[in-house]
Amino acid sequence: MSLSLQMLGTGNAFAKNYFNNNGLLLADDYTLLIDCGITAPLAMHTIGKSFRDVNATLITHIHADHVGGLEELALTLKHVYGKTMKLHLPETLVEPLWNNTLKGGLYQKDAVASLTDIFEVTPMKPGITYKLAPSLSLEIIHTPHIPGKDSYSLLINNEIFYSADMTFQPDLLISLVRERGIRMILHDCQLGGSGVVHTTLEELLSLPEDVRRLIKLMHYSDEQPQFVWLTGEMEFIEQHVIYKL
Ligand SMILES: O=c1ccn([C@@H]2O[C@@H]3COP(=O)(O)O[C@H]3[C@H]2O)c(=O)[nH]1
Ligand SMILES: [Zn+2]
Ligand SMILES: [Zn+2]
Repeated sequence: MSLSLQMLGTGNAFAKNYFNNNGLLLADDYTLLIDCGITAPLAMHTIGKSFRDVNATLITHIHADHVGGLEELALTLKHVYGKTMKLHLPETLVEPLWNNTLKGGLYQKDAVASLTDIFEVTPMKPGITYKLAPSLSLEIIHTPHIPGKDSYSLLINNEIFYSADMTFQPDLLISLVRERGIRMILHDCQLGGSGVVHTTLEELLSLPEDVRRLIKLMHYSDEQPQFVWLTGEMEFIEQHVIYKL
């Protein structure tokens, strides 16, 4: 069994030197796209891949750096290749993703009037393990981000935590490591300022050593090069590099 991660981008919502924090999870011959932001179509083109190479897409929450590329993805697949993308998403996001984000671009009278008319939708619930492929299972965990906006982190194969955008949740991270035996944490990281809607580097550095050493940093700003030596045991993951998980 082989599990790898290739980030299409590792930047935050406003980064210009990095694409949006979206990832390709490669489980043997199965590919899951985790989030599809504004820059995802260009990032796929840059690494020489097509959305046709993706078996399914999963959405963590509704911000443009995580869903802004879905209109192009759906229209290209449908009108150029005659295909439909499988879309896995938390059940609470199905209605707002259509009504608040995609309807404007994708609605077509008598043809496309809902998310299920243009995607093959699987609504997900927290606490349930979904088998997406022989070597890939996923659980979603509701994690705080913006008041009133649902956001969900991921537990991959019951051993890797992939954070959505989230505020600092030390108790969750510690219990994932010490009680659930998680062996890797991929975490969003705000490099400066206070963590109003994201987790800051300073907060992650305050975690105990046994948790810190499992953390890889993503969703960072263009200031990242100035912070390379300031992250302790935690390393930045880089976009487009394929990491064996
Ligand atoms: O109360 C708020 C709401 C939003 N924002 C910014 O908007 C961005 C939206 O995408 P993001 O979730 O990756 O990051 C968010 C932040 O950079 C913020 O700083 N404070
Ligand atoms: Zn984001
Ligand atoms: Zn966000």
